[in-house]
Amino acid sequence: MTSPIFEITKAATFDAAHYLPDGSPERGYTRMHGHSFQVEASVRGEASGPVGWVADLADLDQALREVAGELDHGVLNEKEGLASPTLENLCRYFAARLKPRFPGLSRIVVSRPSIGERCAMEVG
Ligand SMILES: Nc1nc2c(c(=O)[nH]1)N=C([C@H](O)[C@H](O)COP(=O)(O)OP(=O)(O)OP(=O)(O)O)CN2
Ligand SMILES: [Zn+2]
Repeated sequence: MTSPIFEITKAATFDAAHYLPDGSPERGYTRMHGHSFQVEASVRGEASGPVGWVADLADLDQALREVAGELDHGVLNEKEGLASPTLENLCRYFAARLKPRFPGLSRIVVSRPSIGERCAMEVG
């Protein structure tokens, strides 16, 4: 039997302000405002090594918290690559920072649970 492929996921949260400079002024997108965010990072692979895991979730947790911590209680627009801080671009931001550390990174999900919004990005 071929070795099964697993997908492990870790979540973190952060709160930040943003505005969408090219968004709809009528909908308030161009005004500075804030959200609470959740980010989930998933890593796919075989369970291997003496312990039998894809990767240590503690390592994924530490890396995810580091990146989320850079954004927490800040203005997203000030970060490189987030001049237009949509959920989509936040997914790209996390993927770019985590892929070098976790080659098996398979998915990033960034959501705003309080308003029922979620964006998933499949990482190649
Ligand atoms: N595809 C996307 N569409 C929108 C995004 C996005 O990231 N990707 N982002 C926004 C704005 O950030 C907007 O502030 C999102 O919040 P919204 O849906 O407007 O809800 P509110 O925070 O304003 O809360 P309400 O109670 O609904 O007013 C828009 N679109
Ligand atoms: Zn917003």
